[in-house]
Amino acid sequence: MSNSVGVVIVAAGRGTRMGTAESKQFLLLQDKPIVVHTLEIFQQHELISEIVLVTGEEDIDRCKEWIADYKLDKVIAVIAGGTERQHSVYKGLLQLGTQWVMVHDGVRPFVQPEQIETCFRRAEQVGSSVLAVPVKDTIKQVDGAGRVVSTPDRRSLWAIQTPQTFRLSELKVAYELAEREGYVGTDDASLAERAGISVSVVEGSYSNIKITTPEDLDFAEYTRRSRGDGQS
Ligand SMILES: Nc1ccn([C@@H]2O[C@H](COP(=O)(O)OP(=O)(O)OP(=O)(O)O)[C@@H](O)[C@H]2O)c(=O)n1
Ligand SMILES: C[C@](O)(CO)[C@H](O)COP(=O)(O)O
Repeated sequence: MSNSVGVVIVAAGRGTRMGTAESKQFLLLQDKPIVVHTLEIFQQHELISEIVLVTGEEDIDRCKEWIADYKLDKVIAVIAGGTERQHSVYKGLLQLGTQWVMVHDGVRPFVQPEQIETCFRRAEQVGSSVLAVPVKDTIKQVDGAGRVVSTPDRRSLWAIQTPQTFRLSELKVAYELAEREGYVGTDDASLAERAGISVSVVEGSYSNIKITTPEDLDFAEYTRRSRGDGQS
């Protein structure tokens, strides 16, 4: 238990922005489902002791088959998710018995082992951390009529990724607070922030994309091939 690290991989989304008949987390990247690529990265990481996979109820059986086929023996549970990402994460948290938790999107198959390590080490020092990259574009806040409201200073803007690392007990409290207050956030850190937890960013890489829209698949194929690890 001491400093043990569990991972919740969320893969229960519908992938509406991708628009494919098959959910994007199960699309093949070099003959292997995207979510399996993601699981393998954590399976092979020495810091990680337990993995929970959260997926669609109807996808549990095939996920269990892949877990057996690809020998992903750190996966302790495959469970059904909820309506929003947040609900899926919370269900996953309830399965873990570790001191720390990293929450990661099943559709981010390019996170690097060193980034997982750095993210965890920072959390160990300061309590919680998220991978992120400085934004490259100028960001504008725009109102419902399409008018620019403001241009925030780019130097303070980061695009937030996963994994996001927390003490498991603290993240559960943050999730329970959000549930009581009816707050739905798009990442785990936003719930932690509301619960008064200070979150640090750790600079990751622009290649740790979340596969979201069709053009991301081209980038994913290219990245997978150029890393020369297509055979694994
Ligand atoms: N109810 C949900 C919604 C999302 N996710 C997961 O959260 C991650 C990030 O979400 P996103 O990219 O938004 O995935 P989808 O919700 O599937 O996509 P979309 O919003 O386009 O429908 C994905 O791995 C997705 O499977 C989940 O486990 N449960
Ligand atoms: C958690 C996340 O991947 C951080 O960038 C992102 O917020 C998920 O958002 P989505 O709306 O579910 O894509």
